[in-house]
Amino acid sequence: MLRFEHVTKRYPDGTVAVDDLNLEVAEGELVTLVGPSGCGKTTTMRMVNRLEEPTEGRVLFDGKDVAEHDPVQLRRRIGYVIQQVGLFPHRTVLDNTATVPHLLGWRKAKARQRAAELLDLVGLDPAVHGDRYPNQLSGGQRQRVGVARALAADPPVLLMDEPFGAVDPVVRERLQSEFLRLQAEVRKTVLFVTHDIEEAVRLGDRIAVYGQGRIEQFDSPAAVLGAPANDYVASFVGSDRGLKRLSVTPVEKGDLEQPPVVHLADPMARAVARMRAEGARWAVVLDESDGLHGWVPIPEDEERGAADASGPVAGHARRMEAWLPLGASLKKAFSMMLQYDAGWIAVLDEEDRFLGVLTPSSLHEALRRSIDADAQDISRAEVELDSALGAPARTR
Ligand SMILES: Nc1ncnc2c1ncn2[C@@H]1O[C@H](COP(=O)(O)OP(=O)(O)OP(=O)(O)O)[C@@H](O)[C@H]1O
Repeated sequence: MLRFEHVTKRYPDGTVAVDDLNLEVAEGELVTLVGPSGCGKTTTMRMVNRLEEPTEGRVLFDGKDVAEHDPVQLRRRIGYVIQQVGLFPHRTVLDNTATVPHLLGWRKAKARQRAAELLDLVGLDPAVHGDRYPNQLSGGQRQRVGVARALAADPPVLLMDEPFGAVDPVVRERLQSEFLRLQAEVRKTVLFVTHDIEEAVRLGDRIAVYGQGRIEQFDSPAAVLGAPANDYVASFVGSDRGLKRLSVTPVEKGDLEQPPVVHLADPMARAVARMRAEGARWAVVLDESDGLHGWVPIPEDEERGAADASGPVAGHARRMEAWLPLGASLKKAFSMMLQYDAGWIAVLDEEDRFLGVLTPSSLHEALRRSIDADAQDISRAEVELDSALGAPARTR
């Protein structure tokens, strides 16, 4: 969808902001450009919508050189979100959002309806916020309007330049999650600039790590964290990249442990016998529709024969409300364990059925699994390269 071919940008004062850049963004892909200040990220992005022109090379949009597109037409097909948002202060939120549809000559009612739908999509109630002015919104709300406005004419491509840079970390994380949800729905081709590696890793399908005007590594978040291409990338992603990796590794079925499972209505004595038989000190408790209720321990004095194991499990069970959907990140699992001071977290499928539990040791194994899988990918790539070059394939 977007393709940079040997693109160089030299500003009139001689600064080489982008140096022989090659980069391709597939349709529906979200690529993050990450790197230190001044490394050429913004310049890269501005060459897509022709706010800058390359000195050498070309940028293709849908197979055609952007230089051959009329800039105004081009910008209507490319949504642009920037940190300063740039909302018109004297126009309402609804009118701001409808800017591009207005420019495109849509009927007023249709443009406003579209704007209202988009505000809704980015989590703002048009009935509450639509008639407000930008200065009556919080920073996070303004950023949401910026995103809604960029999406208003349904452009296939979105350019986002540090769109969540100006808000505090908590709001920022919320905006990122909302944006991921939105992107799953609208599947735009997105080029997203950030200087924050955490943000790049969290949002990107692929990450381009910039050095000075050049890409040092272009790969999946897991590969950038697991196998940095060189010392520069390794130091940029940081020595805590093992920790960052937690945020890009999903919980899979094979990671889960299977404690005994009992139901609220089961007799407690039978539940205790089950736990004993399985050598467990506690069991997961499900309700009548197999939803998670909580857990039940072996009664404390049971081993001495004095404890009460009468009646149904319901009379002994404790609530456990922390759970995760399958596919959530290991980071989320870890932070939930800390938040609830829990030794395990239940994992549920899309229909909220109990699948198993994640414990600190299964979490550790899951992390190892992902690192090993990458190591194998890398050696496989080496083997393929060797055979392509005619060298005998390595045996391991
Ligand atoms: N109009 C210009 N004239 C001359 N030099 C420029 C111009 N715009 C940018 N530069 C320089 O080009 C280099 C790349 O700038 P660019 O804004 O693309 O970097 P960036 O990675 O987006 O940085 P930041 O994260 O700080 O926004 C910098 O050295 C900058 O000073």
